[in-house]
Amino acid sequence: RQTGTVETDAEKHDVEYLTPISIGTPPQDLIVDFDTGSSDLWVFSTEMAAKDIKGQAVYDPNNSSTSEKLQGSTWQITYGDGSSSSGDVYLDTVTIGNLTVPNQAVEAAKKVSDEFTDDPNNDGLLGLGFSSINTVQPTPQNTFFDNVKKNLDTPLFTTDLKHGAPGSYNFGYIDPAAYIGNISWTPVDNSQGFWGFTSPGYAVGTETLRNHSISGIADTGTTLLLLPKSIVKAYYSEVQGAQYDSSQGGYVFPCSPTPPDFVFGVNNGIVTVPGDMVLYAPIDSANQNCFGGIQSDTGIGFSIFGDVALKTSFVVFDAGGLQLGWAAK
Ligand SMILES: CSC[C@H](NC(=O)[C@H](Cc1ccccc1)NC(=O)N1CCOCC1)C(=O)N[C@@H](CC1CCCCC1)[C@@H](O)C(=O)OC(C)C
Repeated sequence: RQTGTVETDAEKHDVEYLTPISIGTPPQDLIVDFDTGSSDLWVFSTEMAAKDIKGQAVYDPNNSSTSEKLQGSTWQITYGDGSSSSGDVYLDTVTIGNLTVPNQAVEAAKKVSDEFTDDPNNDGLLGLGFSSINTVQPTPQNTFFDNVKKNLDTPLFTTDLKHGAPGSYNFGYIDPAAYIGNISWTPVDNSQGFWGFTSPGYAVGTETLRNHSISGIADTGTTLLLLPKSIVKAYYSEVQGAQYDSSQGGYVFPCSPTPPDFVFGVNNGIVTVPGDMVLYAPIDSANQNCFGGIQSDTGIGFSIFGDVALKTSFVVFDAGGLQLGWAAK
């Protein structure tokens, strides 16, 4: 049985976390976004029009002696932010850290939306959601994690995303040195293919936890912490000068003083998002006003505990026990 670890790098303002993978023989190195909010492993490829590639590394199945076209299979995906991509499918060897899956479905892009073309550092996505929402037709394919988990000491992976510093994804083990205190466990609802859970409540600053169920997903592919409008309004009502700025598409507020912490419950534990993490990014060159790291989940249908929430914690995505574990670090 095996375990594995791979380092992930935060981009500016931690807008996304990018992680190296290798595909094919000889290995082709790409850097992709590990996304627990989706379940397709797709990459920029030599099958795309040259105009749609601006700096990204591409997968060339013809340059891999182990690639095998999955005849008749196609994929098409649209993400929450409206970005999209599509193409066809190869089986090939995929290696992450020291873990290798010989016949992983690698979805080669033929088309990508402008958001991907305009993101030069991101060569694709590696879905870590449940395989039930993989978009390959006619036969949905397994994620890397689903394929590798039988070889792991235990069928789980952990995230240790950091603010402006390299973090890590570990597979098959919980590193006791990576967190402090106890891990708070909560059951996962994977009926929609996501790592869904329900938080029992929240608090602003040092107040006591308010009972208010928040149903959402743990999503490494979403930058911010997206919560119900009522909670977002309650939070920003305690931030001096905060206001909803429609031109920015969210709440903005003066970058100082530091806003209050945001706390959410996980079973009988709590997770604290420090106020300085809610200061997501300045919106002006004078760094006077900042865009909030907590915004509304209106229109999505559930809340999203994205990178702003995840980077405060060490999180265990346990497929064996179908549970999420959150710990301070
Ligand atoms: C309401 S959900 C929005 C979410 N997207 C995001 O959170 C994007 C991620 C991104 C980063 C860098 C460059 C391009 C895009 N960030 C974003 O919308 N930001 C606007 C606000 O300021 C912070 C950055 C999203 O669509 N997440 C995708 C993965 C994502 C990865 C990066 C490329 C685009 C797709 C996925 O997790 C998803 O669809 O989740 C579903 C369940 C909502």
